[in-house]
Order: sequence, then C-alpha cells, then structure tokens
Amino acid sequence: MKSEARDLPPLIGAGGRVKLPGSKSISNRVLLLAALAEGQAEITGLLDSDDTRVMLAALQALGIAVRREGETAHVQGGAGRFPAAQADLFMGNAGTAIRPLTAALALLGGDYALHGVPRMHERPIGDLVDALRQFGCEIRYTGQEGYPPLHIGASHFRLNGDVAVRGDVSSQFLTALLLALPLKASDHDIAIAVQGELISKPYIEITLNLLRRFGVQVRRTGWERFVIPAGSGLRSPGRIAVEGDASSASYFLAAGVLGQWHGKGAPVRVEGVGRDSIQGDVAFARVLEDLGAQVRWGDDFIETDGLQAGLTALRGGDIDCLAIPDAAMTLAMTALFADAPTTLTAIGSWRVKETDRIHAMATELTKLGAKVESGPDWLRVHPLPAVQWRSAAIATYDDHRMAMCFSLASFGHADIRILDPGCVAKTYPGYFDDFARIARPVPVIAIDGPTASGKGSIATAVAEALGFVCLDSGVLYRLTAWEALQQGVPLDDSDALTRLAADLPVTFAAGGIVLNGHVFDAAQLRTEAVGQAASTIAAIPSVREALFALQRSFRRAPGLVADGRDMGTVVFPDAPLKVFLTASAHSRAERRYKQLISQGIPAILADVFAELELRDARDTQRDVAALKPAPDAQLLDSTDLSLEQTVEAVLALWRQSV
Ligand SMILES: O=C(O)C1=C[C@@H](OP(=O)(O)O)[C@@H](O)[C@H](O)C1
Ligand SMILES: C=C(OP(=O)(O)O)C(=O)O
Repeated sequence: MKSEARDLPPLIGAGGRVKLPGSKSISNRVLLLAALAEGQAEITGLLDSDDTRVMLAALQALGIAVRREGETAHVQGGAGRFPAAQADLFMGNAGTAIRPLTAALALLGGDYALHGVPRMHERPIGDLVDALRQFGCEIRYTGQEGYPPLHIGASHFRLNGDVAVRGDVSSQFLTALLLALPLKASDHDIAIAVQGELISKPYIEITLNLLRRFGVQVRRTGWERFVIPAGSGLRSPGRIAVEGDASSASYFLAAGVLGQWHGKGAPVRVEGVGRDSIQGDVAFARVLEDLGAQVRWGDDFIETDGLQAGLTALRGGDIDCLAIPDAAMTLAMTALFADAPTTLTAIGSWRVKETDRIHAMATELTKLGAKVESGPDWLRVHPLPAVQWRSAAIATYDDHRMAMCFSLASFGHADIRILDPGCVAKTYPGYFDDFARIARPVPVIAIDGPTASGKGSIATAVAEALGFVCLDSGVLYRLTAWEALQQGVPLDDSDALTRLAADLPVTFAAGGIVLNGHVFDAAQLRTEAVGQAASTIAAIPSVREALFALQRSFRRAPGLVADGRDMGTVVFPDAPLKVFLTASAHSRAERRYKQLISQGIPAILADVFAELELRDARDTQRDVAALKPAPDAQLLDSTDLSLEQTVEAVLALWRQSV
C-alpha cells in the first residue's frame, strides 16, 4: 500500500547531528553469519527496517533462535545447519537477504521456496544460481528463468576445481558464495574465480572483514580469485557491533553542504561512521571533499560544513561511481547545485536495483526543470539555475533512495512533494523525521484573525521590517472571484472554479499583483460584488485545496509573512510563529468605518458594526476552514494598541521564537 505524500518545506539551511541507523549491509551479513556459526552472538546497533526484518523472519522460519530487543539481537547459532528442512521464505526486496540465503540454503539442501515483492522477481539472480549449480546444488526457477522466485532442493555437493561466478552484474553473488562456502570447506580449499570486472568492490571488503571476525580468513588474488581455506568454519565472536549506515549518511552529509546555499547553514554531523569505517560508501564524503565541500573526519563521525574557502558552488566533472553505487545517487542531487555538469559513470548496476535508477533519476530530475542526459551506464546532470526550478511531485518508484535523495531538492527553489515516502522503510524508517531535525525551513510568520483586525497592514509592516516576502491570502480568493466574474463562470460550478483557482495566472511583483502578465489594479478587488463572490467560493473545499500550492509557493528565502484565516491552522501548520490577531468588535468596526470614510465611501458606524458581527459569526461557524486560532498560536489583542505598537508586538514575538 502506498503511503501518504509528504510536502517538504523549502529550506534555508541545515545543521545538527544525526545518529545513523545501523548499516543494512553489515546487519544482514552478521545476522546470517551468526545464524550459521557455532555459538551465541550478541549483535548491537542492528538496523530495524524492512530489509533486516525479512532476514530475521527467514532465520526464525528456518528454526534459528533469535531474540531481538530494540537494536540488540541475540542469536543462537545453528552450527552449520538450519533446523527446519522446509520453509517458504518472503524476502521482500532485500538483495542482501535473498542472495546470501539462497547460497546457504542451496549448499545445505532442503525444500525451500524463496520469493519477494514483484520488483524482486525482476532483479537478476542467474549468475549466482549458475555458480551454485557447479557445486551440484538443485535450484529451480519457479517464475522467470534467471530471476526469483526460486525453489531449492537437495544438495549433492561436489567440488570440481574453481567455481566461476560473474562479478559484473552484482557483487552480492560473490558475497553470497563467500558467506556460505565456509559451511563446506572443512576438508578442502574452495576457490572462486570471478568472471568479468567485479563491481561494487568495497562490499566484498565488508564481506571479507566480517568473515574474519567469524574466524574465516579468505585468501585473494586481486579481485579475480578468492580461496576459502580448508578447515574454515564459522565461529561466533560473541559480541559484535554494527556501524551506522554509510549510504544513509550521504543525504545528511550533502545537506551539510547544500545548507550553506542560503547562508543559514551550520555543520551537519553524522554519528556512527568515521574514518575507520569498513563501509565503502564513506568514500562519498571524500568525493564531496574533492568537489569542494568542507569535511571533518572523526573516529565515529563525519561532518560537513558548506564549501571550502573561496568557492561559491560545488565543482562539476566526471565521477567514477563503480565503488559507491548507492551513495552515487546522492551525487546526482548535489550536481544540481554545482558550477558545471556532473557525469556519473560506471553506474550500470543502477538498472537492476530497486528500480531502474538511471531512468527514475533522469525522469524525476527533469520534473524539477533540470537538464539530464543518460546512457546505458552513465548519467549527466546539469546545474539548475535558481529561476529554472519547478515545483514537482516526485515519484519514488518504491525505491528508498529515490525518496531520500529527493528530500535534498528542498534546498532548491521550488516546492517538493515526495510521493509514497514510506518506501524509505526498506533501510531507514525514521528518515524523514531525522531529516526534519537537521533541516532549517524558510521561516513563516502566520497572522490570522477576524475581519478588520488590521492583519493586512500589520503583515505588510512586519514583512518590511524583516525583509520577508508578504502574502495576503485573501487576495487570492478575491482574484479567483474576479476572474470568475470576468469569465462568467457560475459561482455554483465548483469544478470550473477549482480549475480556475488551480491555474490562476498570478504572480506578485514589487509593484503589486500581476495577473495574466499585466499589473493589476487592486482597487478592482474591493467592490461589493467581488467581496460577495470571494466569500462564496472560499467556502468550496476544492477551491481552497487548489489555492494551497499557490499560497505555499510564496514561502521563499529569507522568509514569509502570510496573513489570512487559516495560515497557521492549514496552509503553514509548521510556521515557527503563529499570531492570532484580535480586537474587540467595537474597535474593529471603528477602524473599518474610518477606513471607509477616508476612502470617500459613505458609511454608518452602527451598520458597519452590525455587518461585522454577522461576518464574525459566519467565519467562526462555517464548516470549511472555520476561523480559529491554531493550538500553538500566540493571541494578540490589539484593541488598545496602535498599528505601530501591534507591529512591534509581533516583532518581539518573532525575536523570542528564533
Ligand atoms: O553487498 C551489499 O551489501 C550491497 C552491494 C551493492 O549491490 P551490487 O553489488 O549489486 O552493486 C549495493 O548496491 C547494495 O545496496 C548492498
Ligand atoms: C541496492 C540496494 O539494495 P539491495 O540490498 O536490495 O541490493 C540499495 O539499498 O540501494
């Protein structure tokens, strides 16, 4: 099921610390090794996400005793066998679960079915199956040849010289063999010959490193030949700690650089990986450094802090990504902010991951307005100038990294909606909460209040004092009404009115309102007819909905003051300051009366008062967007305050809130 879309506020900076969740690659390897080993293991810092859950559930289904308490798991190793000879195993979309488990189950033999989500059934596994068949393993494709689902039968293990495995589609095939073959190496060396150029080599280093901790010393000749020595057996090291996830770190490290774009950045530090990490994706931080980022390395942290002295943008250029296939996706995002095109090469494996990532990246970056070129195994992203950014709803293709990468687009100059953000659960269920903690959104001061409370003049004066953009949201309703009257759209045709509101060709320039490309005389909006029509259409939920995006598009650096009736409650619920401006009905009637008279419009105070009370009742009692203060709004009663005093009071609240 798809999760509800997430609108990201535009950002003026980033800063803070993130404790990274455990590494997916280490978590799943350690779980399997501990399950196959002799002895008990206590694993700390384990990742809790879809990918590790499918691994844990599979091990339990295979009869392994695993007890999990938060980030710690206790595993009672099966000493080279799985108690359950038969199982039906759901592997989700976890490459690090299905590939190594296939190897272990096939070498041990039994009656096992392995399957996953539909995309898993499109991700190749043929090279691994071909290698395992050389050992006499019985593996059958129960769907499409070369892909899961699989059925594993008896093992007729035999050794006949080096076993060959292809290394140029996924390194996980070699990892799978390396993790599982110690089960069969008690009497003889087992040698694996890699065919084709091995990709994603640092993941093999993770595998070899963890095997060492479980007592297996693999010998290798370059990246072509690996030997598991006779007498190898897996023994639990007892306690084993999982590092933070270096691929997950890449989004925050990029944020620590991009956050400086609007001058409001502070360092962003990720905790859980550092200079001694065993994960190849920490090289992402070195690539950022080469591109001009300021990076600091600690034993257990990495920190980025904008650009190196003298630079005004990241550099572009060609980047070979063979060693960092996952973090490379993050470079496609930082490339939007570079000073020259960035070409990512050696990323052919992107085509067979959670989605065709080259296609997905190119498609979604293009939605933002970027120029992107791509080939079978490369992607070129051109810098995106501020004025060319387009707001977009980003599709995520059930790919956690697409969702996490595009959160960085909120450093751009557009409104970003992430569709199905829940797909981050594959490796980082809490991602958007952590991202929100380091993100510094463009600030909004929301000023809501009843009619004639003076919110318009106060918002304008506050915006001027702070140098912020100002949005009078009421004008948008009146403009929609004015257009409807001009075009003769009936006021009860909510579909037509909604379309009109959604496509309202309006911009606000320094000189005032620009409608259909022409400066608009705001006096035309103050007529009785427009006022009545605006009140009618403002009660139509779909019209209000259609104007949301337009209202939100005013949120631009360095900040926004928005006045209206639902600014704090509906349109900008995350505004750091919400003011609900009131004044007694008498004083508001008096102000409105004086305003009318000064504009030469004849008026009677008693009538103005009566009309205002009626309007208050309508506004507070209506079903749609009833006027009410947000629970976290500051109430400001301006009955006894002058305009200047009220403005000063709002500014004082603002100073307290930042
Ligand atoms: O072994 C691993 O833990 C992984 C290897 C890489 O896959 P490929 O070898 O298929 O590139 C990487 O993309 C994946 O996220 C995790
Ligand atoms: C390719 C990835 O996952 P998997 O482990 O399923 O291959 C990834 O996490 O980017």
